[in-house]
Amino acid sequence: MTSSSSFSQDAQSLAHTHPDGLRADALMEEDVAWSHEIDTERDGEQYDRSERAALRRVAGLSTELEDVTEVEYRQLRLERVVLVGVWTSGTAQDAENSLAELAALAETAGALVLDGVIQRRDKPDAATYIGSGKAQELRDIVIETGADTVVCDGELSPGQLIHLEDVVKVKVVDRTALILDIFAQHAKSREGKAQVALAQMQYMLPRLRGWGQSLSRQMGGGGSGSAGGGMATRGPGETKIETDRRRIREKMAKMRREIAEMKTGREVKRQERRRNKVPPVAIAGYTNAGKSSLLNRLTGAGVLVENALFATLDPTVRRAETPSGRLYTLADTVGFVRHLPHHLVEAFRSTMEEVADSDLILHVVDGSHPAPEEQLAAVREVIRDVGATQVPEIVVINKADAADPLVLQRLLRMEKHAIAVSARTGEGIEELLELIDTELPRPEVEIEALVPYTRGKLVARAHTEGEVISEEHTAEGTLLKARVHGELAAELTPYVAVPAPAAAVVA
Ligand SMILES: Nc1nc2c(ncn2[C@@H]2O[C@H](COP(=O)(O)OP(=O)(O)OP(=O)(O)O)[C@@H](O)[C@H]2O)c(=O)[nH]1
Ligand SMILES: [Mg+2]
Repeated sequence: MTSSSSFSQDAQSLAHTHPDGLRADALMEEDVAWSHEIDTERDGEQYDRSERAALRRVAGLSTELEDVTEVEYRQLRLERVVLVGVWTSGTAQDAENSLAELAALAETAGALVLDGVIQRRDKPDAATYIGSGKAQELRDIVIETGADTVVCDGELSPGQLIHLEDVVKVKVVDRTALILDIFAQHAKSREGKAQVALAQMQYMLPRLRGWGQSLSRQMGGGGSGSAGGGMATRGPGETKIETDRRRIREKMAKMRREIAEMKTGREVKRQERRRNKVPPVAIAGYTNAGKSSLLNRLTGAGVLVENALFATLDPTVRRAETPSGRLYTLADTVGFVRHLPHHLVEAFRSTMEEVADSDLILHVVDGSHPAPEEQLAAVREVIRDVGATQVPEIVVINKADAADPLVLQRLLRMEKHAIAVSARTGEGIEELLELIDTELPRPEVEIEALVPYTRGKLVARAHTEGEVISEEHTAEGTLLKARVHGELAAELTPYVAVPAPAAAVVA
C-alpha cells in the first residue's frame, strides 16, 4: 500500500489518538439486536446443507505474484487482505461476481488479495455480518494466510465492524471504506480531495472506537474477548473520544464552507463554457468501463484543438471536433460503482452535475464484463439521482475486441441508441464520432450573410460555435451559409443578404 493510501492511514492516524483502535461507543440498533441473534441463530437452513456447512471459497481471487522478489516487495507495502461476502439473493455466479468486483476494488486500493469467502444467509448477521461460527472459521483463514485485514462486501454498521474485529482480531473494513479510500487516492483536484475527505470524516465519525458501553456488552457476551487495550483507559477514553468527535465536527464544518466556495468557482467556469456555446458532452459509466480510454481515443488522434481559451478547463475536460467540424467539449467523469457509498454520492453530486448539465451523455459500458446490464442499470440510477434523465444518451458498448459477439448482439438489440466500439483497437470509433455529430443539438438559426473581410472574426466564430454549410470568397467579402446560435446570428444580421426564411429555423 502506498503512503498516500488512507485505507491504512485512517486506521493509523486514528490509532494515534486512540491506542485502542477504532471503537464506537454509541450503541447502534444492531447491537441491541445482537444478544437475541446469538441464541436464535439459524442461518441458512433453507439452503443446501453443503452450502451452509462451509464458507464457500471463491477460487482465483488471489493476486499472489509468480516472481518471488516482486511478491516480497509488494508485501512490504501492501495490505494482505481476505475478502468476505454474504450471499443473500441471486445465483452463485452473482455472488462470485460481486466478490470479484470487491477483489478488483481492493487491488485498486493497493491491497494484496489472499483469499475470499462467501456465506449463504438470509441476511447479514446483525452482530458480526457473517454468522458467529463462520466468523471463527474466518479467523482461522486469517491466521492461515497471514492476512492483516478483512474486507467485507457491504456497508457494515459500526457495531458489526467492532464485533467482527473482536473475533478475527485483525482490522475489518467494509466496501464503503474501501471505495472511500480509492477515491481519496485518486482525487486530484482540490475540490475533489476536500469532498472525499469530508465523506471519510462523515463515515468515520460514528465509527471511532472508545471504551464505552460496547465494551461492557462485549464482556457480557463473553467468548470472543476484547481486542487488547485495557480498561484503565475507559474513563479518560470516553472524554477523549468526545473531544475528538467535536474536533472532527469542527473540521467538517470548515470543509463544507470551503467546498461551497470552490463550487462557486467551478460554476463560474461552467458558465464561461456555456457562454462559448460549445456543447458539452459527458462520458459517464461504470468504473473501468474504459471512459478515459475512450476520451483519449476520441480526442487524442489529432482532433484535440489547442485553444488558449480553454487552458483553464478542468484537466478532464477536452475539446473535440465532430467530423463535420463542430466543436464540443468532452468531459471524463468519476466512474460509478454499485452501492456507491451514500456520503460519496452526496459529495460527488456536484461533479456529477456536469453530467446533468451536458447536452449529450456517452454512457460507456464494458461489453466484456460478465454482467453489463447490471452496470448499465447501476449507472442509470445515478443519472436519475442527479436529475439527468432528460439528457440524450448514447450507449457506448466498449471493449468490443474482448467481448462475446453474442453479448454484443444482445446489448445492441436491447439498447435502441447503442453502438459497439473498442477504445483499444479503434473499432467503431468513426461511427461513434458520426453518431455524436447527429446527436449533438444543432445551432438553432440558419443564416446566409455576406461578411466583409474586416469582420473575418465572425466567420471564424461561425466555424467554432456553429456549423458552416458553405463558404465562398467573393470580392465584397465571405458569402457564408451557416447554422449558428441566436447571439451570433444577431451579430451577423447587418450582413444578411437574403433574410433567412422562417422555415429554416431549426428547433
Ligand atoms: N480489451 C479492451 N480493454 C480496454 C478497452 N478500453 C479500455 N480497456 C481497458 O480497461 C481498463 C480500464 O480503462 P479506463 O479507460 O481506465 O476505464 P475508466 O472507465 O476510465 O475507469 P475509471 O476511471 O477507473 O472509472 C484499462 O485496463 C484499459 O486498458 C477496449 O476497448 N478493449
Ligand atoms: Mg477513468
